[in-house]
Amino acid sequence: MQLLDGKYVSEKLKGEIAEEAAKILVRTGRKPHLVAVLVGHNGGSETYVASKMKNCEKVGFKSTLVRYEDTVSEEELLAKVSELNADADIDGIIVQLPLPKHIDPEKVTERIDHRKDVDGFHPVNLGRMQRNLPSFIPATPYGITLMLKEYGIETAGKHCVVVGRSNIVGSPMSILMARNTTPGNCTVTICHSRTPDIKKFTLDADILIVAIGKKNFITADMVKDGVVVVDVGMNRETSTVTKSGYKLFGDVDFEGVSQKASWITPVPGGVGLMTIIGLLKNTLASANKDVYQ
Ligand SMILES: Nc1nc(=O)c2c([nH]1)NC[C@@H]1CN(c3ccc(C(=O)N[C@@H](CCC(=O)O)C(=O)O)cc3)C=[N+]21
Repeated sequence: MQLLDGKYVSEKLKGEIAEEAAKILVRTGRKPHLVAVLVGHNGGSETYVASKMKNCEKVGFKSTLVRYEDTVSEEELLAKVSELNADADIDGIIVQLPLPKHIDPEKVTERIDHRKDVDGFHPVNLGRMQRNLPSFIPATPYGITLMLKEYGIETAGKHCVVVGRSNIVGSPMSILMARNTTPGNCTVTICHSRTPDIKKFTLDADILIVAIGKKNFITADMVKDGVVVVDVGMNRETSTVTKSGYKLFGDVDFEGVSQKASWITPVPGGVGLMTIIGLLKNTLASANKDVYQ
């Protein structure tokens, strides 16, 4: 088994991103600028946003955090997004999900100008991605493709099984793996909560991408020898041992599955770190006007 090492790849790509950001600063006199909007207090979201902000600073981007209490109205939040859309000094906008129940995430996602939608969640970006046109690619799937590319993982002609059909991971990931791109050109199967016998499909996977949100969902008996495993799971359990007060688990039983896999991502230290890279690359592309205009 060889590790798909998110720490190694993300540090390397951050170096490249920092060089590009420095060029933009010389050419335009300004840094790429990401604005993150965070609503409410949710331990997970707060740490992830903090990590995004910290990494922006590391690569020479400007970052701004806009915070609201979870009592903020949908109207006020939408008005803020419109204001950020109109601000010429802002290249990228993300509104951290999940949002409180009284706010419709679809409305917020569609309000973000698709030219600043560095999460790649806007229908315009999803549609353009599916048609292989320039677009912002959702950060986690984008990060996974960068990781596969970095390690030279062959994908053309392979059977890729995606477990999970969420808007932010499973669904866009399946599109990317089926596209005529590198990585891509896979035969893709999507499994989800209504798939009767998931094992039947996972056993045939050459590449297995798991984003279902259940600890130890994939066990060694469900995969074949030589499989490439990408674990998108982020399952938190409180822990008294770690200094953060929690421990992170993926969706894959790493101990067992790594015995059979040719390549596998660890959690933490895998896909999560690559998600940040996807976001930084999209923000850079926006500042560079690589995707739109
Ligand atoms: N609009 C929006 N965009 C997102 O991109 C978005 C979101 N909402 N909501 C929540 C998810 C989750 N997410 C992660 C980001 C970084 C790590 C990350 O850095 N993980 C590290 C450290 C994890 C830790 O120790 O807690 C790792 O896996 O090694 C994980 C998960 C972005 N998300």
